[in-house]
Amino acid sequence: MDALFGPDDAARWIAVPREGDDKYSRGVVGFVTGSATYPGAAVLGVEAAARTGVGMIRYLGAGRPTRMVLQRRPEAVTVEGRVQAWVLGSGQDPETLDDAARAMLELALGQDVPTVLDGGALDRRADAAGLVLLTPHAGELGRLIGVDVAAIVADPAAAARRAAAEQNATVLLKGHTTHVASPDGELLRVRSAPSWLATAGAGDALAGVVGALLATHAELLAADPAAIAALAATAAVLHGLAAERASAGGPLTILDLAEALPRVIAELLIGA
Ligand SMILES: NC(=O)C1=CN([C@@H]2O[C@H](COP(=O)(O)OP(=O)(O)OC[C@H]3O[C@@H](n4cnc5c(N)ncnc54)[C@H](OP(=O)(O)O)[C@@H]3O)[C@@H](O)[C@H]2O)[C@@H](O)CC1
Ligand SMILES: Nc1ncnc2c1ncn2[C@@H]1O[C@H](COP(=O)(O)OP(=O)(O)O)[C@@H](O)[C@H]1O
Repeated sequence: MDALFGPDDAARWIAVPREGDDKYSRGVVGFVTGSATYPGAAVLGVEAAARTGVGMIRYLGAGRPTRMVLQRRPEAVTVEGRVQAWVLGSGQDPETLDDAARAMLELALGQDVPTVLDGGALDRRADAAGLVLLTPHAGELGRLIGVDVAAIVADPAAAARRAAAEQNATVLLKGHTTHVASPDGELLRVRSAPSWLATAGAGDALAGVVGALLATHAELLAADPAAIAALAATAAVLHGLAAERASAGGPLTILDLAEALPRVIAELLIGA
């Protein structure tokens, strides 16, 4: 199957809190992202998850990114504990990662919860105990499957499908149009966001959006793991609509995109 996935589809994949909910029943997303080298990636992922809506965010990392995350989002909890989904690797270079973050990464990989592998954790699929979503851009996917980036750009759908089959994981290939491929060959396409979105940090925010969606659908994913593809595509839709709103035809910053997320989600729910 090869299908377009749009706002009407995305509206069905947003978990609306109910009267009986508390922060834990809504779901907790954990981040092991960012580093002394790229602390901003940690801030952007956490910010985007907070604006997508989730019961709680745990951030586990080195001192500098932790301080920056807390400065931007005092709601984040920086102690270990149970989570319903992980976001790993954005803004991390395995070569230079400090020991504390490395230990957190190993701890997270060992847990059987839905896990987003991004940036420096893209090659850790074999070590991940949970259901995995990989979120590469074309260059990263090229390195992962040993294919020239030009071939990926020429046929992103085929590349995403090949990677999903080889890695036995769902793959969200970023780009002008986003392609989400499942290991069984199913493909969802999310129409292009404004090209103003081609700016540093956009992918770090996308990882945060999808992390929040996975954590808030933990029970559903346990019953139906294949739903991870629709949740990944939903993240791309929300990210694209928020980019459109933040851009309004001109340039955008990633914090503007994150700020636009709550209204985008509210409007999708009202229209659903
Ligand atoms: N705020 C933050 O914290 C942010 C943190 N981020 C984090 O950074 C990490 C790495 O992510 P990434 O996408 O840069 O990785 P990657 O595919 O290895 O790219 C390297 C390739 O780019 C190329 N290149 C570089 N400069 C170029 C130029 N001027 N013009 C043209 N080409 C140029 C370079 O080519 P070369 O110079 O070698 O020819 C090389 O091939 C990742 O963890 C991510 O999360 C980012 O999300 C950004 C915001
Ligand atoms: N030309 C483009 N048009 C629309 N969206 C784009 C374009 N280029 C990149 N994007 C989107 O921007 C984001 C870039 O992610 P990524 O390359 O990982 O950035 P970073 O590593 O800087 O955070 C992805 O969501 C991708 O789909």
